[in-house]
Amino acid sequence: MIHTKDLSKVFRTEEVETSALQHVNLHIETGEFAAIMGPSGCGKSTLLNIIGLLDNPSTGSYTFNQVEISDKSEKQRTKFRKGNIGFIFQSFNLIDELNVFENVELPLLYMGVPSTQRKEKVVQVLKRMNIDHRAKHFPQQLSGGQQQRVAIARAVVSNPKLILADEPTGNLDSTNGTEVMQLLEELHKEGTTIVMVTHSQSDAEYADRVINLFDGKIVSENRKDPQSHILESAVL
Ligand SMILES: Nc1ncnc2c1ncn2[C@@H]1O[C@H](COP(=O)(O)OP(=O)(O)OP(=O)(O)O)[C@@H](O)[C@H]1O
Repeated sequence: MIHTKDLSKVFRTEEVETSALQHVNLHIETGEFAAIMGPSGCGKSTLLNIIGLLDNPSTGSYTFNQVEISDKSEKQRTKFRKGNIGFIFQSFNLIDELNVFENVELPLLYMGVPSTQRKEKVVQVLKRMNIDHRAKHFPQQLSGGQQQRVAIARAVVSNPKLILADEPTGNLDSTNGTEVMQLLEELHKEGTTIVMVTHSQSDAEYADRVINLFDGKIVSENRKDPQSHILESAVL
């Protein structure tokens, strides 16, 4: 599903040039659950943003389901994202002015789904995330755990093939964090591909693979043994 070749990203400001990613070769197959780990500033979010078509690489190639993305304009990337990719962020990123129902409905509105179908899908996904009793509430009236369940509902309402999660439990206590990870695990078992950035070792254990970044490069990888469910390491 995801293939990058020699992917690099340089951020340039007037005074400094930061090489955030250097020659990253990453392959993620459909249905995998991959975690990206590494110290602060090593390029995890930059990589996730490029995978999610929120940003372009400076050099190198990125193909998503065999389509070359690195040369696409912002408008083309936005179009490509719709229905293909759902995002979950540490800070939930819900729209404060919209209630729960409206927040979750938004991706379907962008996709031009008719109103009756929209309602059906939103009601269904809110039930699944166990937040349907708060459909008329606004984000500020919800707890952190509830807000993240709404954000997950918004990410999955259009049945995307890929879910990208940037530290999804970073702002949650352990009970709510575990609940969020169990929801991601369920989605993975149903066949959704998941790529998650995390600092948490226990969250990473939900993944089939842990990709370790350091200074913008993939330095090692751990894969879960399907029998023992223990992560085995491989230095690249
Ligand atoms: N828009 C930008 N402009 C300039 N430099 C940037 C920009 N975004 C990221 N960087 C730099 O690129 C490097 C990688 O940043 P990135 O946010 O990807 O790291 P990270 O591994 O996700 O860090 P953290 O774990 O702290 O979130 C950092 O040195 C950062 O300062």
